[in-house]
Amino acid sequence: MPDPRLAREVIASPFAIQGLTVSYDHRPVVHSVDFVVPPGSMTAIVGPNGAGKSSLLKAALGITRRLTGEVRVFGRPIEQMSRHVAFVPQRNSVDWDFPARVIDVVAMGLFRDLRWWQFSGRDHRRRAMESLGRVGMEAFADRQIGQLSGGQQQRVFLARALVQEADLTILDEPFAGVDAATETAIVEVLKSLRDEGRTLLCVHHDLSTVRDYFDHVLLLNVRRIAAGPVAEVFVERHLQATYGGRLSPVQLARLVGSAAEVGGR
Ligand SMILES: Nc1ncnc2c1ncn2[C@@H]1O[C@H](COP(=O)(O)OP(=O)(O)OP(=O)(O)O)[C@@H](O)[C@H]1O
Repeated sequence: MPDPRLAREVIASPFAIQGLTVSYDHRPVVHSVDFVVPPGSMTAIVGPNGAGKSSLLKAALGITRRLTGEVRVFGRPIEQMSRHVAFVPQRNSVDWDFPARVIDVVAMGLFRDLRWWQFSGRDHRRRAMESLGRVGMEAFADRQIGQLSGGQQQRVFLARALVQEADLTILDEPFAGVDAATETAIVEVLKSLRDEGRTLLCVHHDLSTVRDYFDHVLLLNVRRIAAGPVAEVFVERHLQATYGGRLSPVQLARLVGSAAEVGGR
């Protein structure tokens, strides 16, 4: 049962952190961050290099234990909810020499489902092929994963997340190193998941696409600078605070256009 003391907003949220601090050698790289991801949103975590974005994700996913604070998935500790969470890692963090066929990599997503033993091998293959179809990669099902291009590998990892049918999918820089066509294809898949009511949380680097791709954003630079709807938060003063005043007036004009600054937190 969810803890009755938790705020309703946290219980309803697919992903909420409270007072999250991550430290290496007693140095906080994420400091006391509160953040609630709205259900059915496509939310970006944005900040400069070294801002703590990956550390926040690693702490949230239990990959590092150097944290204090709370991480909740629908109000419960994430360890109890891992079946509801899919993760697409950064492509360069994966050993692509690992000998595995594309179809097997995708089907591995099913083994996080506690009921995997109820499916036959044929069910696994059918579900994995459906997911590969959604990312346009069914023709590559029997290829070795290491023989694919970077963009194709990224699509396969997205298919592996899709097969889990998770309520929350967390992606670490899904557009890094992919071409424009692949980026568009991935965005379309992510938006279709959002339209099905699922929640997407992405570490994202390209400030120029935040407004087009995302509806909510966390601006992070060790501390939370601002979080909320993109239209409210992705504004000049918060961007300057996040990037330490390093964005030029021309860059800012391109990013926020003529949109009026309407506050944010
Ligand atoms: N294992 C580690 N040990 C010590 N320091 C670390 C470790 N991992 C990350 N750091 C430090 O923590 C800080 C935040 O790193 P992190 O990778 O979380 O930032 P990021 O926002 O994801 O950066 P980028 O945009 O460059 O990927 C950096 O100063 C980094 O050097």
